[in-house]
Amino acid sequence: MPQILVSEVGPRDGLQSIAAVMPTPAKLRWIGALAAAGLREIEVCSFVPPKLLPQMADAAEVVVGARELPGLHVAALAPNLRGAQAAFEAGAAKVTLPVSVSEAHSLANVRKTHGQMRDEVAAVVALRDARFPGVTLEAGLSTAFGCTLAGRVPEADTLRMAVAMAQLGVDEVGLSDTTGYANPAQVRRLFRALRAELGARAGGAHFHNTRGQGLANVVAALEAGVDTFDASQGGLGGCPYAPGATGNIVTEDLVFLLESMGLDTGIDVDALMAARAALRDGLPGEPLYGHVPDAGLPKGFTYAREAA
Ligand SMILES: CC(=O)SCCNC(=O)CCNC(=O)[C@H](O)C(C)(C)COP(=O)(O)OP(=O)(O)OC[C@H]1O[C@@H](n2cnc3c(N)ncnc32)[C@H](O)[C@@H]1OP(=O)(O)O
Ligand SMILES: CC(=O)CC(=O)O
Repeated sequence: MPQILVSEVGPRDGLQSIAAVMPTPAKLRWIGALAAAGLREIEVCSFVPPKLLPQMADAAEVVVGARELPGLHVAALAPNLRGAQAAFEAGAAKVTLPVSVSEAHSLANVRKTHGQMRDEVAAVVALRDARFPGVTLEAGLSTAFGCTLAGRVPEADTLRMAVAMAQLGVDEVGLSDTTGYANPAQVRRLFRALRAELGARAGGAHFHNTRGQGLANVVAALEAGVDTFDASQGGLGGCPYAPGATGNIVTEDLVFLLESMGLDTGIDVDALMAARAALRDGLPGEPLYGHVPDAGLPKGFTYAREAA
């Protein structure tokens, strides 16, 4: 039975996009409930200056707490060498480096040109290789499908950046639709090209649902062979440095889509609702999105693992 990895990014992408600060114990309760629902990988935080994103000031504590959850692959985002070192030292199993294909977004997001960001990635790879060899490094290519600052992003630019990152020694290169510009035809084409160029180093898909194309883009990525998808509980999310960025595809809806298509996620939707309650308790008043949470599972729904 085909298996798909749903990688939950709500505690990072979701919380970075809102002003309220979720207290550390509430974050850990939510992350625990997500893991109990079957999420095997969770991006629990980012290692960024607390002055910029106060929501992430407790990043190290959150990684340490999440590592207590048996079997969970604890992931974190780091925008630079300093952040990556802190993530490695806290014990993250995977670190994602946000590398923008659009240089305008790179300057807005990490305050670096492409050349400076390449140097930063090289330094992170060198540190990982020297002192933290077990950690997986992903370059997540932001604005891979288009950018609200630069407009159209040529597909050749995305592929060139992907190859450059693989050559620098990251383990995976994923493609992110930061501001909801992607369409299914483009997604199918770009992921096929990425997989042809990078083979096993071609990573997963990270879609925002800004223009309602998120789940259609998932189906197109599946057709291109992608088996790892980021998603955010309640559809929270959005880059604070990309104008017009809004939430990620909703974890609850993604799991329903995949399971209905006979693809095993290992995730239980009822248990996801308990995690949603933990999120709501930690962030009272924050609107949460999702069709499946509103409508419920259809009568007679079966998980791929039960149908097999
Ligand atoms: C598409 C997405 O959703 S990506 C995720 C969302 N975006 C982000 O999280 C933004 C990430 N960007 C950033 O954090 C910043 O732009 C940086 C850190 C990468 C670069 O900013 P710069 O101002 O150029 O950093 P610089 O190296 O000059 O350091 C500025 C200050 O931050 C501190 N700092 C730098 N990096 C870090 C870090 N990773 N963690 C904590 N503090 C840090 C420095 O020590 C310095 O502190 P000081 O003012 O007290 O001396
Ligand atoms: C790091 C991310 O959150 C990816 C993106 O949306 O560009």
